[in-house]
Amino acid sequence: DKHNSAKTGFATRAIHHGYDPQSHNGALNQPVYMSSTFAFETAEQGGRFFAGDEQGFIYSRIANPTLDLLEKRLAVLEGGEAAVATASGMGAITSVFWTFIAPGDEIIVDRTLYGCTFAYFRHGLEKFGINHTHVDLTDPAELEKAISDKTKIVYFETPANPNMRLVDIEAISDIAHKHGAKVVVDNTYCTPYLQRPIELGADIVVHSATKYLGGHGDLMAGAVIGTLEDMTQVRLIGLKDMTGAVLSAQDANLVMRGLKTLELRMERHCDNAEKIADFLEKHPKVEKVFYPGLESDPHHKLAKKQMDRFGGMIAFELKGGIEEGRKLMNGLNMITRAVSLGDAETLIQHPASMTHSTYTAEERAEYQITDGLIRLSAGLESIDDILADLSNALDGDQ
Ligand SMILES: CSC/C=C(/NCc1c(COP(=O)(O)O)cnc(C)c1O)C(=O)O
Repeated sequence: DKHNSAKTGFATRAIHHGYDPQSHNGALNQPVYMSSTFAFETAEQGGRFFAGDEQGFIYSRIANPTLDLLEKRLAVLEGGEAAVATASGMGAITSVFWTFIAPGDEIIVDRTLYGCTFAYFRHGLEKFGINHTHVDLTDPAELEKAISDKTKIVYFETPANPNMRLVDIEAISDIAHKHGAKVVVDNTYCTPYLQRPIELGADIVVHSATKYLGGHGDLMAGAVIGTLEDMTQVRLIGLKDMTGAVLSAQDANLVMRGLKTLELRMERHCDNAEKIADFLEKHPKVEKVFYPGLESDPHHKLAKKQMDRFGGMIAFELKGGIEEGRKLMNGLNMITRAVSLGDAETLIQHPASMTHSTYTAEERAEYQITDGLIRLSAGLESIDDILADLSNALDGDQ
């Protein structure tokens, strides 16, 4: 069932897991270790730490006590064995690929990806002789046709940024594992409060913690969650040597502050998004709304199966396309024209010219990112104010 071990007591673990104030002078909040390096008791101990014969902190590009606590919490919330915190979501994604991928390897990625993730595969990994194939992973039969024993990683976001397509994590994982491929899922849109890919068969989860996990638009961060074995490699190869994408102790502390209210915030993000999606679907100027919580959404059935609620992200198109879309965005007063998502503030943006402008027009057409698509991140404001702002921008005389 959906409310399994990694979900029950979610808020309690997000707040308390892995920390005892009595081990830190009674401090209720964990200390922030603003220290780049750590002193060894003896030269021999330093050697043992480096050799891995004894566990201990060496240098913050490898591990740090504040990040260690954040990583323990992220792992327990996602139902993984271990986690690695990074400086950004792209730091998390690239640390994974640079760890597990070599020239000649093949990877299969979904047709809709966040713009910079798309650019990393298309214009980054291609330069190093790593072939990636875009497959419509919303249809598991397509993966069955495309996968081979040379496929090392199958990668996707669900719901996909920005067009809200859903991928069946369990079905895709079953097929990928038959061919020995690792399944890597970007769980940024849902967070573990709404969806836990590892419990559905995925091997690795990545996050832009810049978004819902931090939740207040005041930091950049990323995270990788998986088995201890895989995460040790991501830490010692991908993070330490290949990317250096190290998260600061201060920002790790802010992510942990975000985690304390993650349950509360996701409930409100979902409450607001459901009402906004319903409002938009009923509005005469709206052509189409993409939100897995709508019965009319093609992915509604799968959403009910693998998501606990339907999230805070909405995509929609107006009749009259992007011209009307621009008028709507420019007619808003409180809702903010900005990229990123998962903030307390409701944000609105135009993927084709902003977050997904890394795609050419042909690629956007092929990968189902229409020019008229508008993306909205439902914030935590009073829903009446959000709906009034949208209604005025849609109907008011600008
Ligand atoms: C310049 S566009 C602003 C960023 C946006 N997205 C980020 C993102 C990342 C990368 O995460 P960072 O490296 O922390 O930004 C990874 N995975 C997903 C599903 C994401 O949405 C955005 O507005 O869609």
